[in-house]
Amino acid sequence: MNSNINILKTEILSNNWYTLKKVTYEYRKKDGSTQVQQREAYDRGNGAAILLYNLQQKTVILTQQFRLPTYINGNETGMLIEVCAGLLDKDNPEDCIRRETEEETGYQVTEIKKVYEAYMSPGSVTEILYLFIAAYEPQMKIAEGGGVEHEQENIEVLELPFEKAIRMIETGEIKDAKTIMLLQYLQLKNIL
Ligand SMILES: Nc1nc2c(ncn2[C@@H]2O[C@H](COP(=O)(O)OP(=O)(O)O[C@H]3O[C@H](CO)[C@@H](O)[C@H](O)[C@@H]3O)[C@@H](O)[C@H]2O)c(=O)[nH]1
Ligand SMILES: [Mg+2]
Repeated sequence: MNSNINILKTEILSNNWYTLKKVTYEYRKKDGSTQVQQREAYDRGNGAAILLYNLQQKTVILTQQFRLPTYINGNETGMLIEVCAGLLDKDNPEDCIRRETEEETGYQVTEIKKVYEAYMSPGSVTEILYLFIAAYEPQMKIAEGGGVEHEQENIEVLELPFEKAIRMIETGEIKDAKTIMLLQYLQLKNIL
């Protein structure tokens, strides 16, 4: 709770796939005076993401898929390279990311480690993202991956040398924030 904020009204502007809210609230400034503010917030729940890495091969598993919002904002093909990720639904973050890892990459990982929690776009999107890493071995691949058919997911699984993935951040071939954060985490902690 924040005693300087008093929510006055919450309107639903759109409630189609996810929810867009308009919130009116009183904001008490440092000098004690108050002002009424309005802000919109897009609520699509929370999410989890994971970077799979292999210590012997020095490789990582990434995914590639069409992302409409990037397509309408300057990404010519709309294709985006990302770590495996998904929305939480009713799961806790760890169960969610295990399920997503299997669905999207086909790997069944054993130990996973949570490294960060991050608001990815705090001025407009409510989502908090739980970020994980996990070691993978070739024998952990139990399915094709690619995502869930009825959700119309068409996900390509990429296995890349870690050094190449790091270079792809520099060249702009990797432009997704959660992916950059997790690749740099491995680098920062000298894991690969
Ligand atoms: N029909 C329809 N389907 C949608 C819509 N929006 C999303 N979907 C579908 O809902 C599913 C969500 O898939 P997940 O794997 O659970 O989520 P994600 O989109 O990969 O989300 C991950 O990445 C996001 C972008 O970085 C993150 O914001 C999110 O937290 C998560 O990490 C996908 O099949 C997607 O196509 C929509 O407006 N209409
Ligand atoms: Mg996903």
